[in-house]
Amino acid sequence: MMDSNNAIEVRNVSKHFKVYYDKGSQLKERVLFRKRNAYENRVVLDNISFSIKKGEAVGLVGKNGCGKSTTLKLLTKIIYPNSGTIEMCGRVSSLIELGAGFHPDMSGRENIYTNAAIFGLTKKEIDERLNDIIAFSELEQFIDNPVRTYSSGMYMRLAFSVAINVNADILLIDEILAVGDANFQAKCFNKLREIKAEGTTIVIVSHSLGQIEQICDRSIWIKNGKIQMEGSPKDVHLEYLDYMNTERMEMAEKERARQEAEEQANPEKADGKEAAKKKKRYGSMDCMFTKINILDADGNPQKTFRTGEEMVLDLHYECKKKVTDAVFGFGIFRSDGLWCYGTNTRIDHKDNFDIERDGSYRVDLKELMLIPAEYWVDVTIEYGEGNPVDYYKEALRFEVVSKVSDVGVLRIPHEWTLNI
Ligand SMILES: Nc1ncnc2c1ncn2[C@@H]1O[C@H](COP(=O)(O)OP(=O)(O)OP(=O)(O)O)[C@@H](O)[C@H]1O
Repeated sequence: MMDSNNAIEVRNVSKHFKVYYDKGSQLKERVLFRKRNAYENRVVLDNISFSIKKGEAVGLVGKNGCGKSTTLKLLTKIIYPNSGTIEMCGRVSSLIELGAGFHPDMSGRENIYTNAAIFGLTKKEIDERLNDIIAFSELEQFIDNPVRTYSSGMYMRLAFSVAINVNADILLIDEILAVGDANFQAKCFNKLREIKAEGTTIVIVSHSLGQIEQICDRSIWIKNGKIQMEGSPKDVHLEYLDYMNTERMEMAEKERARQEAEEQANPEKADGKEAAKKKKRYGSMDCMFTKINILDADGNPQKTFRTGEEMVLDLHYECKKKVTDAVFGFGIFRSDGLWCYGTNTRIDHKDNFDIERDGSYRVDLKELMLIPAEYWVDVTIEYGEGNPVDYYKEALRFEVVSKVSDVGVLRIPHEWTLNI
């Protein structure tokens, strides 16, 4: 039994698709490469459950291919789950596949009739709304032309106008607001707010988190076929962005490692790049960095930090020739080149020292108060008054993420006192 406050109840729904490998087009290929007839059973939704209250607006977020559109298609009953149940209460209108119900040879006007009829409107009801639909679409001049002559933006206008004028109780929208020009987008946006205020339940799939934040009461983040998190859009989106940032960093790291391996395997090809790299590293090289790392507070290599977390630079070097009056240093630069911080052992009044053998130094940044961005670290060994021994520019990279959306360079600890 459905809870009478709910418009949608999704219980233990799983959906998988058979994905066939390339079968080959010729009989010979099919016989020779039998294995190609094999398929993979791709689990897209893995036993998910959620409910949406009447009048609630919910956004579905997640990375490409995570199953957002599949969820909407299940709600529209274009496809069915392999297991689990979906219950909906009320008339459903959807904007899922742009103008999926349109016939290309029929005029805009004729398509309004057939499309609205699919949504369950009678001819009389459509007659009453026709003018509103046409007016909203701003397609008066073209309404009697076949829709195959429409641009994709015009198609979208017509589809949107029909979908929002059928008095649905539940409106399902897939990434539709991304289409159309800025003015029409703004108009659709306002219309959605109006529809929401009238009590329509709305489910939106969008990569535009800002749009979801403006319209929705709740976001559901789908990851690896499961609901990873649901809650207020801002909270969910910060966690989601955090995860996407970390994943992006890891992928960039992997790519760098792959490039390095390729350069080692093809030294000639790497020569040009090596020359470019050398420019980033200069000095007498009497003493050289060998192993350099960024660690977290537990001593594990880490590339992503939250504002205020502890970050450790762990720098090892080998000594080829004695360096007298040595100075160790580091600088932190934002990826757009802004110098955020720099210091060295001299500025910090450490006693003078010489380097005579291999060694290491660590810099423990107890509270990294940088605000979210990508950063580079220069690490340096110098002697005397700034003579480079191994000046290693952009030697390390890290990213800062945060749940707070303050702006600038640093988070300056502060407190508010309001006397109001
Ligand atoms: N009919 C189908 N047959 C086989 N696989 C499918 C089918 N429909 C979807 N899939 C697969 O299911 C997964 C989820 O697709 P879906 O379109 O729901 O993702 P999405 O979250 O909407 O992604 P995007 O953000 O890119 O729009 C994808 O891996 C897709 O390839």
